[in-house]
Amino acid sequence: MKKFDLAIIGAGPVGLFCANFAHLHGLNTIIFDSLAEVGGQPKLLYPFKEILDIPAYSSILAHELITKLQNDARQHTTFVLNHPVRAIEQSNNEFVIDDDYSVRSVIIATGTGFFSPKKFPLKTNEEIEKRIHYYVKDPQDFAHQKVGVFGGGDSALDWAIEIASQPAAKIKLVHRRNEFRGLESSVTKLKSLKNVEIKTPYLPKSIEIRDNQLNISLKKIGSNAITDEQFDQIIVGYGFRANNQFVKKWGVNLVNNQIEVSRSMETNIPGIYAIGDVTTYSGRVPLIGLGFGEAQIAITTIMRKLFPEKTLTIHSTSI
Ligand SMILES: Cc1cc2nc3c(=O)[nH]c(=O)nc-3n(C[C@H](O)[C@H](O)[C@H](O)COP(=O)(O)OP(=O)(O)OC[C@H]3O[C@@H](n4cnc5c(N)ncnc54)[C@H](O)[C@@H]3O)c2cc1C
Repeated sequence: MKKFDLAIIGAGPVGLFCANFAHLHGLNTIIFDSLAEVGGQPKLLYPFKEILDIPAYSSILAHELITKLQNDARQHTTFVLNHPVRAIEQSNNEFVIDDDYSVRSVIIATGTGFFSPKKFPLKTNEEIEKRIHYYVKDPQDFAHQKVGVFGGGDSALDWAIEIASQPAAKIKLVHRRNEFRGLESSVTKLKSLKNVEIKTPYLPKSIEIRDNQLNISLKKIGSNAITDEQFDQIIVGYGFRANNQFVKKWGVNLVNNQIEVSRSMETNIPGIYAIGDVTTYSGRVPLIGLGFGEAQIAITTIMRKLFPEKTLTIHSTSI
């Protein structure tokens, strides 16, 4: 059994900052995320948007904020990714997570739940799957490629814009309606780019590998016309499902699927805390900066409980 002072469940912006603050106070911390990528909503849903309300940054791109938080945290925190936490069992004064990790305190930072992408709705195989992406880790990976972007929301539009700025990239944006759900300014920008073609209203009907390319048959909605398009890779921006089912099993009190917390961010189970978008209390707003403050309250409370004999240093300038 691996032992830690603290487990943080969820490596979104709030969980990542919490790991850094826990380290400042000397807590040996492990952090879990259900995805292979850290960063939660900013990384998955709006990586290329500017955030204007993070304290001390007049503007920062969402993916840059996550990189900064992650770079700080990975120097001292144990990361377990691709691991949706399923079970938290209480055992004496400790908690056992998924039978493998024994921790003294738990902080739940699972946001709106663990994300899984809505899949491309066609029969595929392993070779095809390697060329289908559900989020963009690094736009440079798509330089010199013919890329299909499927979807009509903000993520699909943002990804198309970012990839279009890569050298020799050619984009086809395929959506089943003529109208897009994302920002009109993004649609206008895409229409102005020479290496972007917008194909609406089309639905993908079949996919196969032909001549080392993805060959996708597209059906024009409202007609029987089928056209074949060839891509090196495709990005599917059909959105994400957020699943909060495990939180319900952990025994914490919920109000409308969110965790009820005290002013010290503790749940009804002593030793289990919750911070960020997964929590609810009167007046709460879903903002990253607020989640950072909640992390500071939770860690300070944990330090006082785990080490009552220590004089707690509140300010980092004095640590
Ligand atoms: C389009 C959009 C724009 C926004 N713009 C702003 C803005 O400008 N400023 C601002 O402050 N806020 C903004 N927000 C809100 C902000 O993104 C959220 O408040 C913030 O992401 C909450 O952070 P979090 O860490 O609590 O949760 P999340 O970001 O939701 O991260 C939770 C993490 O927990 C993981 N997880 C969930 N369940 C499990 C499990 N069982 N086991 C392991 N891991 C799990 C998930 O995979 C995820 O990585 C915006 C949100 C959206 C959707």
